[in-house]
Amino acid sequence: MVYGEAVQVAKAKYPKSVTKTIKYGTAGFRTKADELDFIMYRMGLLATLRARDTKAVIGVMITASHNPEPDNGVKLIDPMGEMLAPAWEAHATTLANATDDGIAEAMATIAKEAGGIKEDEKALVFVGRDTRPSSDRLRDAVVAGVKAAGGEVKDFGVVSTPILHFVVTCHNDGGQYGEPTEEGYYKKIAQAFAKLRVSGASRGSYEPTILFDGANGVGAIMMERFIPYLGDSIKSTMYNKGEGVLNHLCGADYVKVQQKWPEGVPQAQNSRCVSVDGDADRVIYSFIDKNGKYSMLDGDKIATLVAGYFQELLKASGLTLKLGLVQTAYANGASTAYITEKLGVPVACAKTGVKHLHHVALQFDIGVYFEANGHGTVIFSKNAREAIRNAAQANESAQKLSQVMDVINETVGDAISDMLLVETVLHARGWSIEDWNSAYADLPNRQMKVTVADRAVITTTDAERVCVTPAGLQDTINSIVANYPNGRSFVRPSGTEDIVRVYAEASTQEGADNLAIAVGNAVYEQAGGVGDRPKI
Ligand SMILES: CC(=O)N[C@H]1[C@@H](OP(=O)(O)O)O[C@H](CO)[C@@H](O)[C@@H]1O
Ligand SMILES: [Mg+2]
Repeated sequence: MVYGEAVQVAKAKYPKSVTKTIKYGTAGFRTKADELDFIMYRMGLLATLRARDTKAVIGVMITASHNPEPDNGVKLIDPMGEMLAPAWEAHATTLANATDDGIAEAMATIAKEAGGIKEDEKALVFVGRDTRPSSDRLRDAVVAGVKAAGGEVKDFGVVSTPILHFVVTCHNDGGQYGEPTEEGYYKKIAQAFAKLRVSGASRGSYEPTILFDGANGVGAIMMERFIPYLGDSIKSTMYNKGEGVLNHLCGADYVKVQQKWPEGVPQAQNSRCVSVDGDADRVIYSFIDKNGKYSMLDGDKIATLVAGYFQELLKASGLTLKLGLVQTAYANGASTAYITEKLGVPVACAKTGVKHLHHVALQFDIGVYFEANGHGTVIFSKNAREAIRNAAQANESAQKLSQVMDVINETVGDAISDMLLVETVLHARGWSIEDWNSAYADLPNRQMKVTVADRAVITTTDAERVCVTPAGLQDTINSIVANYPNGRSFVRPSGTEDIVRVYAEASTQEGADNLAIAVGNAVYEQAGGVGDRPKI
């Protein structure tokens, strides 16, 4: 039987242990680690089919990112570092939900639907994993899947998500984007970064010193390996290197959602702290000013800083390239107003999940995209890349643009590369973090989770800003929002957790909190809330 071995190994070593239907969501499959072995095995099978389909290397990253340590997950990486194509997300869901005996048939159907994938064609899969204790065992399951489908594996061990995207891309484009190794990644980015500060690392109010909050995860390991390549260009003191629990009271998600200084990092005044998440694809800055006031600078602050800098370099270089910023509904209203009204850069809104932002960013020559939670990057069209490289020969601003382009990991949001991009802009401007923060003031905001019996009853439109079902809920939200100056609120089902998310912003924190509670209660009442009523 075709793919018969896939069935045998599944039954013997990776039998299906969960009967409920599971879906490849915003960030692949993600749940408790002890429910994932059979899914990992099947994703090994699927990655092999996808590698044959694309005749390219496919990546499999084992991580649950910012989620708690007992969780885990898996995301597949397409040939040019993109997230898995939508049609294949559906295939992933089909294969994950098949019975053990149904695996061969599911694989044959996928192969047929993909236009005929030959069973004996070569396939190579790159595998990476985060630092979770379960990741090692789950890697074995992925490897078993690839082997059972007749493919081969290259195991990159413990690496960040962005490094795995980078090596997949570099391998598939024959090394044009860089050398397809972890070292190749450090070398490329560090060289470009150092060039941008050859005339000295300090400048104006900018000092090249940071406190690095590694979230007790892979980001800390990557940064420690990166530091020797960076030399004197930046001085990074490392905290939360793995001595504590992953993502617990520290890291990018904690700092962003709780709006608190990470534990484990000394509260030094006027020092900037850089927090990354559990797989190092998100970054958040924070600092405590001389009066002891805490401020957090998120993905919106990063996006506006970067877009403003690109706009300046484009003007100075005389290049006429279309620059744009892509945000989601979670972007702070003050950031959108600042970038459109003050900087005059066009802004587009996409659905939550970087794959959606990435897709919308493709409409620009230079597309800056960031989620408020600090996940994002900048992508350049082929036209933009060539125009910048050509102009760089004779024009200083274009040369800078070209070097900045090499600091960026275009293949995916990347905490460490994004941090170096921020540091580059701050350095160029001679800004302290306080200068950066004062560009605009965030509107006070609040996020809340509401538990309902079935979150699928909530559907949305207009990049998730308007709720379509249950009927009447949007009218209720509108009438609540009308009571709050500068009020804005929306609700959507999470793609990664079994909850509904509520977002609210208003001119005061009290207003934002009350708005979130009122809208949360409306969701609870009209969308089948269960358990305790929502509270902050
Ligand atoms: C409000 C929020 O931060 N949502 C996160 C979260 O998605 P949800 O679908 O909201 O659960 O996880 C995604 C994957 O990491 C990330 O892309 C997204 O921004
Ligand atoms: Mg992450």
